[in-house]
Amino acid sequence: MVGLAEQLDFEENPLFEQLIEDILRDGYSILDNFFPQETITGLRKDLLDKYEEDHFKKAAIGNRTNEVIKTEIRGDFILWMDEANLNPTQTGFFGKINELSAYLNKTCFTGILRKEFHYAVYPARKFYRRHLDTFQNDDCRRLSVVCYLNENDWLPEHGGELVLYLNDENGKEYPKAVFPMPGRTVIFESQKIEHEVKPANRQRLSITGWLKTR
Ligand SMILES: O=C(O)CCC(=O)C(=O)O
Ligand SMILES: [Fe+2]
Repeated sequence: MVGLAEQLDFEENPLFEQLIEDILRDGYSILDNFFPQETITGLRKDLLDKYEEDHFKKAAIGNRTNEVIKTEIRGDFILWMDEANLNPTQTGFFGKINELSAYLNKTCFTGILRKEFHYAVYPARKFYRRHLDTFQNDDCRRLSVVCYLNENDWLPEHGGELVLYLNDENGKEYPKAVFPMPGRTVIFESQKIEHEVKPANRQRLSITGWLKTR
């Protein structure tokens, strides 16, 4: 008798299975070793080089075709990644993201066809007020992915936590703080989980993106 898993043409990936189980149960997953250490170090260096060279711009509210800058809502600087033009570290990052998307499509019929990612730098004391990652003219975002690229001496007392607003079994809202520890990856349902970024007392680095339908 051949099991169902063997009939499907894929190998079970324990890390992806963990992520799927978390998201189905809680709407989010926190993974501390999703990407290899050298990917994190390489991305951090690439981000800092580009930030130094002045390639970043002030992040806006809305999507790329409908932008307004409101620093009282968000104060970060971003640089969109160009998937047609990747260095080896970025290729490693997107390789894993593509592998995850294919796995989700195969096992959960998520229909992920597109993605968009940007680097983000929050200077000390900047924040992003509570929001949902969807826009009036773009409801295609399914999963939000945030991977922290902070320096290795980052401590929880430096702040900069991501706060996810969740509901308990009685429907009562409670905040869940996720500290931006280097290499930590948070994945959550873009259309369901409101969240905010609290100010840190030092520069906060990340790569953030969305897995999208259509
Ligand atoms: O950096 C984070 O922790 C979350 C960023 C975020 O919410 C966003 O860019 O939409
Ligand atoms: Fe967000």
